[in-house]
Amino acid sequence: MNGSEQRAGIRHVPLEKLLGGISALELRGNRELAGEVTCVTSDSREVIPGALFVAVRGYCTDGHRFIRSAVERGAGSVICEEIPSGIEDGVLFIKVTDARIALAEAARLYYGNASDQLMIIGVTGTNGKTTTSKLITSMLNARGISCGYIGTNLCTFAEREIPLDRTTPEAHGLHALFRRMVDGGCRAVVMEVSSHALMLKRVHGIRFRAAVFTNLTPEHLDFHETMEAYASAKQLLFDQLTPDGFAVLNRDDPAAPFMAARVLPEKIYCCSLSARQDTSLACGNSFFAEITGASIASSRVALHFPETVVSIEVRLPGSFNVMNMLEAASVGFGLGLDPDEICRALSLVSAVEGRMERVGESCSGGMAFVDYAHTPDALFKVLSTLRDLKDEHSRLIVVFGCGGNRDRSKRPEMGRIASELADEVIITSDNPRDEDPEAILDEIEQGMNRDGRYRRIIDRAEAISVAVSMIGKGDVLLVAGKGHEKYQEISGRKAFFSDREQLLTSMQKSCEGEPEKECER
Ligand SMILES: CC(=O)N[C@H]1[C@@H](OP(=O)(O)OP(=O)(O)OC[C@H]2O[C@@H](n3ccc(=O)[nH]c3=O)[C@H](O)[C@@H]2O)O[C@H](CO)[C@@H](O)[C@@H]1O[C@H](C)C(=O)N[C@@H](C)C(=O)N[C@H](CCC(=O)O)C(=O)O
Ligand SMILES: Nc1ncnc2c1ncn2[C@@H]1O[C@H](COP(=O)(O)OP(=O)(O)OP(=O)(O)O)[C@@H](O)[C@H]1O
Ligand SMILES: N[C@H](CCC[C@H](N)C(=O)O)C(=O)O
Ligand SMILES: [Mg+2]
Repeated sequence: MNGSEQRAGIRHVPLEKLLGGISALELRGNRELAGEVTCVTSDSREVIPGALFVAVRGYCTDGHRFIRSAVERGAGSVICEEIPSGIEDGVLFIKVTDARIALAEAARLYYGNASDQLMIIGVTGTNGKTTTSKLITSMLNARGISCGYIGTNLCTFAEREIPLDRTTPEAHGLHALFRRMVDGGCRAVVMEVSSHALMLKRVHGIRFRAAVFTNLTPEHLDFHETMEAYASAKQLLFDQLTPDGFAVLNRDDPAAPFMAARVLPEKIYCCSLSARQDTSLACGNSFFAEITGASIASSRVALHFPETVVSIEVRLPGSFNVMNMLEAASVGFGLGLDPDEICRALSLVSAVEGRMERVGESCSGGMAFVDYAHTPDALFKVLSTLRDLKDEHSRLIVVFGCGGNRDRSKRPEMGRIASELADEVIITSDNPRDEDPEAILDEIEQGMNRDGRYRRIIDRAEAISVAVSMIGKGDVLLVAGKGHEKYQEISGRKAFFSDREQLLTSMQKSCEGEPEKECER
């Protein structure tokens, strides 16, 4: 949430009230003058008169450098780890050991402990957070529990949609959203909790009624450096359960026992796609999904709850989506919902934007999907699913790239996976951000089979258009990596771009412009 959104409903909270919850080492300045707080933020650009500015030492810069500017903009109080010299009277400085923790504590109090009035469900894992979170949100809303959602670039509640910059916002943005949700009548919220958020204490102090672990595979190693550190970040979520809280784990993932290490066995709900009972993990409750049929549109599944089995059609393709659904069902069970009701609600969900989303009709009789696979594991899962479920004699075509300013180790891996699983590969730009797009493609190419069939087309729109022209009868085209995104970021500038729209335009052109026979193979 940005400054102007915060201003839309300015709250005035006595500073004294916030001071009660912050572990201060030292206070310097005039406590009376600081008066009422009008906003809590760690970004000097969001400061309004009366704000409490929290100076955070970051990875790119140090928030202490912006204290003067925050004060010039009217900040009445400043939380910092080091009190600067030479800044005028009238400001109260609050020295703390950890400014990120203080930010979370101050924000929680400023927004009137809204987080305590919500049942909060957190979902972490490398892939599947958005899908699983949206399934849980839909299930709870369908059961009459007004439930908000906070996740990849979007917050929704009570018919409202608020765009977000991050998957998990900074603490002050998060608590502001909780307040709005409570005021809007929400009783629950499902939120994606990224490993960055856990490391950077964005969710410090929040208590989760349920915490879900989807899976762990290489990602964000530019930030965490090792898989051990990445896993440890995710594990932190499971220390933040409410006394009646429970953990839902993908038992088929080798990291599940690590996530469960500090959770009491009776609070562990294990989900598996296999009937085999693995004894390496003590589970309070076990859930098993038996896939009885699968097509490119859906899977037929028998969901085994602790005492009942319910048959359900999962209208999202791929066994990984069956696991997402099973985890959502386990959350519902833990919250006391009836298995039949859970399955009825979940079977109504037929699409999650940008996730295995089928787009338009190809005039040649093939089909196209947009998917947000931007990690090696996601690309592997999606391509394997489409490969297994497509017509045996047809081809699988993939268009993808890798984001700039992100984990570079993903690039050759994704190149290898695409060239092993797809019949035709076009590598192109994702969001190059500040990197040279050609250099990103060079790194993807390093993992690819050079004898295989692939093209390199730097312009994503052109890559999609060429891919569409390659679709023949029964062929399947996957455009991967950007899913729901409505922009492409090149050289630090974001311009409108939608894989879905680009596909529709290319398909329409290819159908209109080409003589019938050229659409046939
Ligand atoms: C690694 C990471 O997540 N960094 C985020 C983090 O940076 P940081 O704490 O190191 O802060 P910094 O940029 O060094 O700045 C230090 C402090 O100075 C402040 N500042 C800075 C400039 C200024 O003019 N005034 C000012 O007060 C900043 O607000 C900050 O408090 O806090 C910044 C302020 O909120 C974010 O912009 C920044 O996100 C970067 C840009 C980012 O891209 N993050 C991504 C990777 C991210 O968070 N992704 C996760 C996971 C996605 C997923 O897998 O789903 C997410 O949750 O979205
Ligand atoms: N359970 C899963 N296991 C592996 N891959 C998955 C799973 N669920 C979804 N995917 C793949 O990962 C992609 C991203 O899915 P989703 O957006 O649900 O994950 P996410 O964890 O929210 O991602 P992000 O970290 O970007 O927020 C999907 O488009 C699909 O390709
Ligand atoms: N949550 C991921 C999203 C990546 C999406 C992909 N399109 C890219 O830009 O790399 C990240 O911020 O790393
Ligand atoms: Mg997400």
